[in-house]
Amino acid sequence: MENPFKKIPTILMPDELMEKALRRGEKVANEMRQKPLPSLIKSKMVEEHKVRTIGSVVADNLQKVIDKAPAVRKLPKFYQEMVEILVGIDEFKKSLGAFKWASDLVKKLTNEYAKKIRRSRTPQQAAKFRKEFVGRVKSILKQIHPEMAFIAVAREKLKDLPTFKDLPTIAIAGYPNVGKSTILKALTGADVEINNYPFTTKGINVGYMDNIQMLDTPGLLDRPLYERNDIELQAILALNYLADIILFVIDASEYCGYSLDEQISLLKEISELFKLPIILAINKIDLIDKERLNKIRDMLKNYEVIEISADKGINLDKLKEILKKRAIESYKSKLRC
Ligand SMILES: Nc1nc2c(ncn2[C@@H]2O[C@H](COP(=O)(O)OP(=O)(O)OP(=O)(O)O)[C@@H](O)[C@H]2O)c(=O)[nH]1
Repeated sequence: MENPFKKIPTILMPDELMEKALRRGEKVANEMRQKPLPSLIKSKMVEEHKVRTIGSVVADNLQKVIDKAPAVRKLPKFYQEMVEILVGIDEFKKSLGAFKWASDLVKKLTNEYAKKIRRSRTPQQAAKFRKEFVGRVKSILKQIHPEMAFIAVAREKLKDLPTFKDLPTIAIAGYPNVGKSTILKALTGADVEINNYPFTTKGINVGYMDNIQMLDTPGLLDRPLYERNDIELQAILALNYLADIILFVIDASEYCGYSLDEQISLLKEISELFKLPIILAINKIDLIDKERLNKIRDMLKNYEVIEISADKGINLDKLKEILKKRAIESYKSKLRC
C-alpha cells in the first residue's frame, strides 16, 4: 500500500499559523471596509468577519491534520510497528488528540465571540472582543505547541517509509557479497526500486516477479544479531510482518569473505528470529567442485535447498518456481490467521 503518512500536510507552528490566519482576517476585513454601510454596523461586521476568518483558518488547519493522518491501529501491522519504533503509537495518538481539542475549542470560541461582537454597542467594544479572541486562540496554540512539534517531527520520520504492495513477499537474507542483488535482478528484471528505510542508509531494494514482491534489505538481514542495537533489532523484526518467506543465500565458494560456518550460523539466527518458512539458495556453484558441493549439501540437509549460480543462470527457473509457490502458500495461510 501507499505510504499512509505521505498525506499528512506540512505542520505549521503556532506563530506561522497565527500569522497566516491574521493575514487572511485582515484581507477579509479590507474587503468589508469597502462596503457602503453605517459606521457601527460596518465596524461590527468587520470585526465579526475577522474573527470568523481567523477562527476557521486555525480550526480547519488543525482539523486537516487530523483528517489526513491515518488511524494507526487500522494500518497493516508493519506500519504500526514502524510508528511504534520511530515515534510511539500512544504519543502519536495523544498528540492528534490535542489537535482535535484545539480545533474544537477554536470553533466554539469563534461562535461565542462572533455573537459577542454582534451584540456590541460601540466599535471599540467590538474591537476589544476581537482582540480578546485573538489572544485566546494564540494561547490555545501555545498550549499545543509541544504536540504540534511532535507531529511535525513524526511526519518527517514517517513520510519516507517505503511503499510496499499487499502481495506475497519474499525477503532476501545472507551476508554481503553472497549474490543477493544478482539474484534479485535475475528474478525480477532490471527495474529494482530503491526505497528508503529508516535505520539503514542503504535502503530496501524492491523487485517484482509475476505479482510476487521481493525485497533485498542491505544492512538488515546480512550480519549477526549480536552486533545490533535495540532499534535495529525492532526494525528487523518488523520485516516479519512484511515478508511471507525468507530466501537465505549462501555463497558456496566463500569468495564473499565469510566462511560456511559463519554463514550457517547467521542462517540459524534468522530462522529462529523469523516465524517464516526459509528457502535456502546455495549460490556460486559454478565456482566449486562436486566434492565440496556434496559436503555443503550434507551440512544443510535439514533445509529446503536449491543449488544455483545467479551469475551463470543455473537453476534460476527452478528457484523462481519454488519461491513463487512457497510465498503464495505462506501469504494465504497468513490471511487465514
Ligand atoms: N561466479 C559467480 N559469481 C557470482 C554469482 N552470484 C553473484 N556473483 C558475484 O558475486 C559478487 C557479489 O554479488 P552481489 O549480488 O552484489 O552480492 P550481494 O549479496 O547483493 O552483496 P551486498 O549488496 O554487498 O549485500 C558480484 O561480483 C557478483 O557478480 C555466481 O553465481 N557465480
